[in-house]
Amino acid sequence: MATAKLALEDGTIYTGNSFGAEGEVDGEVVFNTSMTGYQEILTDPSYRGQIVTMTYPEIGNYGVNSIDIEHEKPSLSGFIVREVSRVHSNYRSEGDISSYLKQHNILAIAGIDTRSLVRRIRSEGAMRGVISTTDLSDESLIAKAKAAPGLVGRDLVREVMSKQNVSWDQKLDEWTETQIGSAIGSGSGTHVVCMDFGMKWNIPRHFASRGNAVTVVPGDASADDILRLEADGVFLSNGPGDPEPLDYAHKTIAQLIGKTPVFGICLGHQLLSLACGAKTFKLKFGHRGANQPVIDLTTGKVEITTQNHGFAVEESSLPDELEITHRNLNDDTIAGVRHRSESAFGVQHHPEAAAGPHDSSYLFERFQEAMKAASVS
Ligand SMILES: NC(=O)CC[C@H](N)C(=O)O
Repeated sequence: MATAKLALEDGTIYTGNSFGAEGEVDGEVVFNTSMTGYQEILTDPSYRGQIVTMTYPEIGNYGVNSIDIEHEKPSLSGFIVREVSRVHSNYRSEGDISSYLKQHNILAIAGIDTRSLVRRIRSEGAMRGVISTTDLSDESLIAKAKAAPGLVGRDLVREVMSKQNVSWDQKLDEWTETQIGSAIGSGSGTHVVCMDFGMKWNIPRHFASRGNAVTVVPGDASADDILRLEADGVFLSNGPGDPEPLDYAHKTIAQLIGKTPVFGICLGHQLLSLACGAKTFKLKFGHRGANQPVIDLTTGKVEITTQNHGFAVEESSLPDELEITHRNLNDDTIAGVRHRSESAFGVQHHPEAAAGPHDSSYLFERFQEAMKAASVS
């Protein structure tokens, strides 16, 4: 394997082996603590602009397949692991992770001390970095890391969202359907429009398995275009980067609230909050993993959740019309809000759980109930 280097903006260099594409890439270096689900992480469009480090020490053991993808291809900047499994073995496996990353031109580095890297990110915060197989000069790589654009103030959504309306009919895989049990088919006949800001595919799969008719529209669709579809509710998807510069989405969502039930996940929750006048801020190193505890304050129940976000809604900026419904129990940040007088709510975590526990899938039922309530009122 060729040598690859990772340089951070604080001047740290890690030397390892390349196991993906050759070349050079910059991005914000973050970490994910999930023990499984690397293919879902690789294909989650919310990682656009980021170099993702896995804390789990061996990655690739169950290979890759065409079922566990959350988008047609990976859109993250780079991937860092302690060790790539030399064998991949699973009845669903269709190939190995290294060939998959090469095929999609994603740089990846193995063989570095990921514990040291993660401790550095935890103490200093997420940092800009560069991975290279072509330039191995420490000085030059550190200068490139310092010059990298970072995430703040950039619109990365337009790089990953769909460009036209599509109707969606793919359902959850059979095993996941068994996990949501009686909810299968419960939304029959109800039409959901999903505003796509870089949506993970397991979200529309959840809607389709519940029997909803699903139309996916680009994240920059206007409120008029969306309302013309006469849906029973509008879903706001996850997506990459800083939610603050996406003013076209804030404006559209502000126009939708009160006219149709609205439900947002992750970036969608942040955009819903911004549309109501709240502010967002960048977390020190974000929440990325599959065991983040969240409390639903409306029921007192704790759910173990999948998360992937670097920004959050600023509590002191919350307007009166928004009420906090969920909190992250690790750091007490806002994990969910709802509108006090209109049918609109959002959560910071990922109830579609790809990959992760299914504790939060009740939120899809809450949205079904909100759409049914609106249709009879
Ligand atoms: N998964 C997401 O939707 C991420 C939201 C946003 N880009 C963040 O990092 O906070």
